[in-house]
Amino acid sequence: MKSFEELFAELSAKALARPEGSGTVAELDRGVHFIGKKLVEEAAETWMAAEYESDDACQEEISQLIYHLQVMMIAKGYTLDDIYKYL
Ligand SMILES: N=c1c2ncn([C@@H]3O[C@H](COP(=O)(O)OP(=O)(O)OP(=O)(O)O)[C@@H](O)[C@H]3O)c2ncn1[C@@H]1O[C@H](COP(=O)(O)O)[C@@H](O)[C@H]1O
Repeated sequence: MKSFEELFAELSAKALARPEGSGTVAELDRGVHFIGKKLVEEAAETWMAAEYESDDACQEEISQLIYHLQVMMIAKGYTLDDIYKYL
């Protein structure tokens, strides 16, 4: 289990180190257009899970949405503070 901040730190480190086999590196290499489609897909899956599936399923979809959101933040070169300043 990890927090939002811990996941962001892990993904940022992977983006720099580019370890073999990292799905994050592969997704970053595919670019903002691809990541945007993953975001929309996970958002839709979250919505459907919230309406029709179990709490566990919905919680998992939300975690995947957060993951792809963070990959988009990294692809754009944003820090956590760049986002937090609007909250
Ligand atoms: N939390 C996640 C995470 N959530 C979702 N995903 C990715 O998002 C996809 C979403 O799952 P789905 O079942 O919806 O995918 P799908 O559409 O059926 O499958 P795909 O064809 O899109 O792969 C997964 O296949 C993963 O590729 C994640 N990939 C990685 N992480 C974490 O990110 C960290 C870095 O991972 P790596 O870069 O792979 O080392 C690790 O701590 C991982 O646990």
